[in-house]
Amino acid sequence: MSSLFSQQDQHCSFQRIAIIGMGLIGGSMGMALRQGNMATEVVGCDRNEESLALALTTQAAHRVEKEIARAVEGADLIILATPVRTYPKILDAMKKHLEPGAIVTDVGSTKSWVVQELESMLGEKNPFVGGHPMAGSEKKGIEGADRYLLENAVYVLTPSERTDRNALKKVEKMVQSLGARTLELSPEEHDTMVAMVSHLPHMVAVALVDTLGEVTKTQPEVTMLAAGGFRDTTRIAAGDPQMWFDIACTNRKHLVEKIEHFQRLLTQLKDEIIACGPSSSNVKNEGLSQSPQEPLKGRLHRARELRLTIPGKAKGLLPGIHEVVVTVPDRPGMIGHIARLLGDEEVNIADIEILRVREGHGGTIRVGFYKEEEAEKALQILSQDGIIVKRW
Ligand SMILES: NC(=O)c1ccc[n+]([C@@H]2O[C@H](COP(=O)([O-])OP(=O)(O)OC[C@H]3O[C@@H](n4cnc5c(N)ncnc54)[C@H](O)[C@@H]3O)[C@@H](O)[C@H]2O)c1
Ligand SMILES: O=C(O)C(=O)C[C@]1(C(=O)O)C=C[C@@H](O)C=C1
Repeated sequence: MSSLFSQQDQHCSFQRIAIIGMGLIGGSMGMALRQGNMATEVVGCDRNEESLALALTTQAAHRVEKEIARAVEGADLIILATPVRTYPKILDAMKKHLEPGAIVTDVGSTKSWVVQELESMLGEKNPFVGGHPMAGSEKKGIEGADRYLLENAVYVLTPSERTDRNALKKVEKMVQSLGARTLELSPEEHDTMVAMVSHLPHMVAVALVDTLGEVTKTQPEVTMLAAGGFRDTTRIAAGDPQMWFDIACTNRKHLVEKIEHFQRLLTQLKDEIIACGPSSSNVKNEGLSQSPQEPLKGRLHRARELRLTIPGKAKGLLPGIHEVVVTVPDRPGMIGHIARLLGDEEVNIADIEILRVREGHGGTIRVGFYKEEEAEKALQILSQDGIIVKRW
């Protein structure tokens, strides 16, 4: 595994990039590629006509086509951005119409099956480079697309032994033009890692929601009590069922392994909870080296410590973003004001996010910087302007 995140390089362009699937990811990439001048022409293709119309109005493509064959004509880069199990059919429809040497890449959430299928379908005439942006949302369709969705995100590329190195370089440059950071992993490494950090969490969220569904049959009011905890842990369960079905089917082995691992931990956790029963706080440590509460306490402490080391709201596995949190009054132009103060002093904002909005009272904004010195300088500049700001 290469753990080096590559630097951004804008000096690459394609003649024509065709994106198949103008949804959340395809639409977001189209916007960034078109507006970032990565290609002379970006062609959007989707089976859904409303998505195609939106692709034009949101400038996610210069031109749109419903027919796959027409979309890929003359393209030197084709990006597949549909649910992964649709790829073989799409490839069938485009294969005869691909320019020799045109590069095919994808954004699918699983890689071993995809790389194997696509490489064998494409043969020698067209290189394939597997890819997966580690950013997204539970929203579906181009309605949820965002030109900056992949900015600062980790974007995994999964070359195999057959991958053409030139094609890999070109795709890498295209990805970096989105503001994303490339990370090379083998398809297998990718699949086992994302099973842990993306696919297992999704299935756990689904199980939580499903459990709620069963409980509400006898206690319908329980949903009213769902506050941040339930909402935070289950947001992703609202994701597209087709996409997640395809992910589960094509990363079955690793996902099942991670579910089994999780089941073992959940059983241990259950046993620890049973052991610390209501009377245990009064139980003396009679000859026991460890009180019955210790394993549970230890686990809660370990989890808290580990969770706190995961970079705040960074997309994917960013190598450290240095952050400040700003509390601002509810006044128009506050974000612009903050950005201007920092810009005037040449402090570059790497990431910005509204954490909370309190109607009529203002809100809390997280601002991220690449360097520790920049975060410290921002703290100074903003506090000198009377803004409430602290390191996070
Ligand atoms: N949603 C995420 O968070 C996320 C993140 C990273 C990668 N991905 C991957 O990106 C891919 C797309 O996901 P998305 O979230 O953008 O989905 P989406 O549902 O928002 O978009 C998919 C688009 O593909 C179109 N489409 C589906 N089948 C088609 C076909 N046969 N021909 C033409 N168009 C077709 C749909 O009409 C839709 O517009 C998936 O492979 C997914 O695994 C998703
Ligand atoms: O919903 C989000 O915030 C996501 O980033 C979605 C998410 C993830 O699990 O992290 C989901 C699937 C993709 O393949 C990549 C990203």
